[in-house]
Amino acid sequence: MSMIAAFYGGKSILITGATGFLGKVLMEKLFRTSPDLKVIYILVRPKAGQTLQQRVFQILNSKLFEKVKEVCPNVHEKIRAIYADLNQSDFAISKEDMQELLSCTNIIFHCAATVRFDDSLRHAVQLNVTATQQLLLMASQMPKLEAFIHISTAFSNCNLKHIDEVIYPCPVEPKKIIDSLEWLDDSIIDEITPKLIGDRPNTYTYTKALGEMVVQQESGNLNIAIIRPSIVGATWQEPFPGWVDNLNGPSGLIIAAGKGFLRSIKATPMAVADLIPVDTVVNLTLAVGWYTAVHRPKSTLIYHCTSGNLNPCNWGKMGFTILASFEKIPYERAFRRPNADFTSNKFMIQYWNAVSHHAPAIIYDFYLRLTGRKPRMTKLMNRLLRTVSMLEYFVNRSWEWSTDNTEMLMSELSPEDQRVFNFDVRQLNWLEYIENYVLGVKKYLLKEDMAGIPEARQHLKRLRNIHYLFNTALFLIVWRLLIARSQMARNVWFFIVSFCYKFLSYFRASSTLKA
Ligand SMILES: CCCCCCCCCCCCCCCCCCCCCCCCCCCCCC(=O)SCCNC(=O)CCNC(=O)[C@H](O)C(C)(C)COP(=O)(O)OP(=O)(O)OC[C@H]1O[C@@H](n2cnc3c(N)ncnc32)[C@H](O)[C@@H]1OP(=O)(O)O
Ligand SMILES: NC(=O)C1=CN([C@@H]2O[C@H](COP(=O)(O)OP(=O)(O)OC[C@H]3O[C@@H](n4cnc5c(N)ncnc54)[C@H](OP(=O)(O)O)[C@@H]3O)[C@@H](O)[C@H]2O)C=CC1
Repeated sequence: MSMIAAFYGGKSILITGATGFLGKVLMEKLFRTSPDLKVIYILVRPKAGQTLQQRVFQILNSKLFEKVKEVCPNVHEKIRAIYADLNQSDFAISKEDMQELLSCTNIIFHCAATVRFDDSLRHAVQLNVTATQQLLLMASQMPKLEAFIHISTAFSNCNLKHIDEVIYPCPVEPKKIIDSLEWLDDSIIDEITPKLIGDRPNTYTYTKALGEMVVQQESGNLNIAIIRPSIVGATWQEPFPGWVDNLNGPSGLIIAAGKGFLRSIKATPMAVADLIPVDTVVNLTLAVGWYTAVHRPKSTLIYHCTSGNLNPCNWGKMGFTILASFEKIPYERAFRRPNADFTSNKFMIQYWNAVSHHAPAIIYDFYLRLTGRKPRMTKLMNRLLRTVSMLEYFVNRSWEWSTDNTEMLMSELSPEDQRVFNFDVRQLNWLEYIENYVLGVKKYLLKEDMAGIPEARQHLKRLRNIHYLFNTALFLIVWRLLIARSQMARNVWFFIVSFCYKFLSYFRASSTLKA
């Protein structure tokens, strides 16, 4: 019997960010392994014209929750969606709901965050810092609370090369930032943002670091732990391999590469690609929840959920494997054949951007115009390149994260728990994982039918022929122009032609002699 699964039995669990990528997988695993849990409270806001109930209904009826329904048929009754907006004071939770949360909650998993790299400092602080502060205040009023698990990111200290499982202070106190954002004008905030974030690449990593400081400062008597995952990717094993439902991290770039839009990227092939499957993060999170509540460590423990030091894979290998997977699992209606270059040279990247991205987009838009349609490729390409430029920071550096606490926790688990809540990334086979990832992107993100694979392959063959034809035509045109204008080009051309002629004559003569 799994001790961790038994621990969550009968518990009332509060999850923020349950509608997000990580939150959904966390809920799924909780219901599947501890179907006798009492209730999961989720803080949800209406979104995209959907009510809370519609959002929950959609999640529970998705492919991800198919197995849950078998082991926990009354899952609908065990999930309690509470209207909440983490940007509002008291999260805009009604008095009755707040009362219920305060009196019943046993465990909190705080996953909600803005993960956008381009968010304004004001919004990122509001969600990643102030909301965390408010949630801690709520937690301090919960008499039955056993553990508060805060999800941060391994990149909260990406300004350092070696990162230990400790909280590093930021130069400006989070409270001072929160206070000053209240009265500062947006334009002034935009001006001071680069100075505040310093050598971090974006407001996301900076505000996640501030969030950790807030957790440390406001922990009081609470039992708290912080989990720092690196780049969270599709599921490795559970509930099935390759599940992914958003474009964050590599997923969007895998689509862009598979559809032939993205053909070069400024990346360092030898830099470590610290990807971590989402189910691994969830398993560690649940194990940490159990350990923090049962063993009550004296201080706030931080757990790095990374792959680099135990089972490293670099961007070169990852890119190469992704590319090889497209041979087996082609995506439908590709713009060009997937093929790409990793380069760390800034002149080469400019060249490849011009040749592989801008030129085909301009040519395609010209074709759309000619055929009376609205040009759109240049705009799309510019947006893609903007996205790529924001991710470049992370594919051109390597970090070392120590994982002592994570390894300590692994050794504390029973063999059964090590199996059911496996977070040992040493067992991960990258080739298999990446292939499943590429397949998962096709099935769950692009929602493409596997029956369309032969047609997708045919389409890629046609694109290859067009590519050869285009290149040959281009070569002949350039060469013709050169011959017309340059004596040297003409000389070279006559030399090549006479060489070929002699070569052929020699072979014809020798084969006649043999006969
Ligand atoms: C030895 C040598 C061997 C060489 C071998 C050569 C072979 C080479 C083969 C190469 C193949 C190429 C494979 C490519 C893949 C491999 C490389 C992968 C690199 C992955 C890098 C990931 C790094 C992530 C680092 C994360 C670190 C921190 C982790 C965290 O803690 S948080 C989670 C991460 N957060 C995010 O990822 C959020 C990022 N997104 C944003 O901030 C925003 O979305 C935005 C990018 C700023 C865009 O904002 P917009 O306002 O423009 O609008 P919107 O958000 O609505 O999106 C606009 C359109 O862009 C699409 N889109 C969104 N995100 C992505 C994405 N990640 N990738 C691609 N596209 C994305 C979105 O769908 C919109 O599209 P539209 O609707 O059509 O306009
Ligand atoms: N994805 C990754 O690569 C990594 C993620 N992390 C961390 O993991 C955690 C989860 O990330 P992930 O699941 O990927 O992110 P998602 O963007 O998928 O999910 C974010 C969640 O936060 C919720 N949320 C955002 N704003 C509000 C708001 N104002 N009120 C209520 N809820 C809100 C979202 O709700 P809604 O659906 O309504 O928008 C959603 O449920 C975050 O803390 C992130 O920093 C750490 C490392 C890597």
